[in-house]
Amino acid sequence: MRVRHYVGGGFRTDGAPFALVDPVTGGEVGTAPEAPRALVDEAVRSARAALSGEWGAASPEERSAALRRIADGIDARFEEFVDAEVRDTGKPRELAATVDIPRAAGNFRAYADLLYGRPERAYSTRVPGWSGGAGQALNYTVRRPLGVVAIISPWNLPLLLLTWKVAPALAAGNAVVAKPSEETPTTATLLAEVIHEAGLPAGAFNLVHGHGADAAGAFLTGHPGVDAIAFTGESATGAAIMRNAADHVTPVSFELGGKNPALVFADADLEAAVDGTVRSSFTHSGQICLCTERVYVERPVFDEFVERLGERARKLDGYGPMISAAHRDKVLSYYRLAVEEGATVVAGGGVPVFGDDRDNGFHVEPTVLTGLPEQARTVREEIFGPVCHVAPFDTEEEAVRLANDSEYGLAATVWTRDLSRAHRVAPRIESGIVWVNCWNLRDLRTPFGGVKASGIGREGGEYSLDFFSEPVNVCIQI
Ligand SMILES: NC(=O)c1ccc[n+]([C@@H]2O[C@H](COP(=O)([O-])OP(=O)(O)OC[C@H]3O[C@@H](n4cnc5c(N)ncnc54)[C@H](O)[C@@H]3O)[C@@H](O)[C@H]2O)c1
Ligand SMILES: O=C/C=C/C=C(\O)C(=O)O
Repeated sequence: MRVRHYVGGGFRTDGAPFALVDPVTGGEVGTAPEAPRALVDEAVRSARAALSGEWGAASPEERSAALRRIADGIDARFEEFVDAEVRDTGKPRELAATVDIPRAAGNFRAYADLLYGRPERAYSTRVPGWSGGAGQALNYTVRRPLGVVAIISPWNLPLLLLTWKVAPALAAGNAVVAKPSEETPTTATLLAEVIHEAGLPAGAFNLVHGHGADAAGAFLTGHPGVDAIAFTGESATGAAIMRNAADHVTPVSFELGGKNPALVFADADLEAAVDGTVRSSFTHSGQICLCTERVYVERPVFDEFVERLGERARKLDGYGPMISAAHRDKVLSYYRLAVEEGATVVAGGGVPVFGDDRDNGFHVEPTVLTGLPEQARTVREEIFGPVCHVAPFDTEEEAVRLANDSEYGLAATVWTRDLSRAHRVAPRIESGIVWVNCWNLRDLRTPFGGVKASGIGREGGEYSLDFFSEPVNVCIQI
């Protein structure tokens, strides 16, 4: 599988190759080309040209049909996409086959459908005091695409998160220049092949590979020809992108980092809360932005919850590695820091020994910690690995205060059988998403995104279509 750029309808390999590493074994599995500035500039110009050509003239029906062809193309090459995603990320095959790749096709179908259900508003206007009925008018709103949209995506759910932005951007009639993570470029290349085969006009979708700072990512987000930026990644990266785009006042949509809390009340179904927290803390080895890293448990059930969660963490197997040696080292540095800060390690805290080639990979043990103060760095900073810290609380007020005591606010889970409590507590949690007695149960029409350092704006349904288009109000005097 050759990783290639896709610019102006053609596949390219401009730029120096950089190595791709299999996170499971640590072995080199290929290379990808590092897009030079000139290629990023060519991609932006190709996108601009597409807007004044066939793609800019396409009707919503034609755009919707194109999105459906892309979804069908992903389905047709399903196994190839799964193989590529597993090779790039090291995630369990079952996860790529049931989440990442089906959701990618689903993202395109969701926005193909949403294009039709999109009402536009009109107002019959009568402004008093205008002579001879001159104050009578019809006001209606239409939406125009933003233009050339830069999309920058992360390595944890590479195809899911890339297509979660590409689908609505194309649905709204924009032309796209996408830059996937340098860690996981392969499924993005396959997507470009599918889009090419689906017959989208040249320049409607462009793909450039490479690194972020001082490289393809920065060339793109600082480009004067870019009309909007949709980014998913670390909060610090979001700040760097904002600085880089500030001179052009480029609108941004940011899905950033998190330090997500779980609240477990004493009346909860404890087994369900343990099961749910095993999923929410250890799925994809904690490398999902929605993962739980802080767990607060009402004191009467605290000891039992900690014992059960620790036992489940110790028994976990078949989990994948961290995406890279650098990320593995970052997570292990937090395991050491936790002990230095006084944590009790209930489970994990180190590196597993498999006795096979995985020992050359980037695995870390699923880890459960307790005993730290709320001000500990381990409790405040995003780790983005298979680790959570569990602490007790005594009252509902205290639980909400603990959950909200973070610079982040992306997602939270609440475990309780008391529905009145669920409806009281959930809206008070400072995050964009609150799951009650479940985790990561997704309806693509709902608003998705974070508050505070976790993001700017929302994705999903109308929210994405609103970001990727400009409303124009037309007032016709009658
Ligand atoms: N909120 C969400 O929906 C969500 C989803 C997934 C991941 N994340 C967050 O993403 C992070 C993990 O992903 P990551 O390590 O790929 O994030 P990252 O910020 O390191 O990189 C994300 C993307 O940005 C690019 N990039 C990096 N520096 C850049 C710069 N200066 N200018 C332009 N582009 C730049 C990278 O090449 C990559 O494509 C975690 O913090 C996680 O919480 C958030
Ligand atoms: O790692 C973050 C996961 C984000 C998931 C979504 O954006 C989604 O489910 O739409």
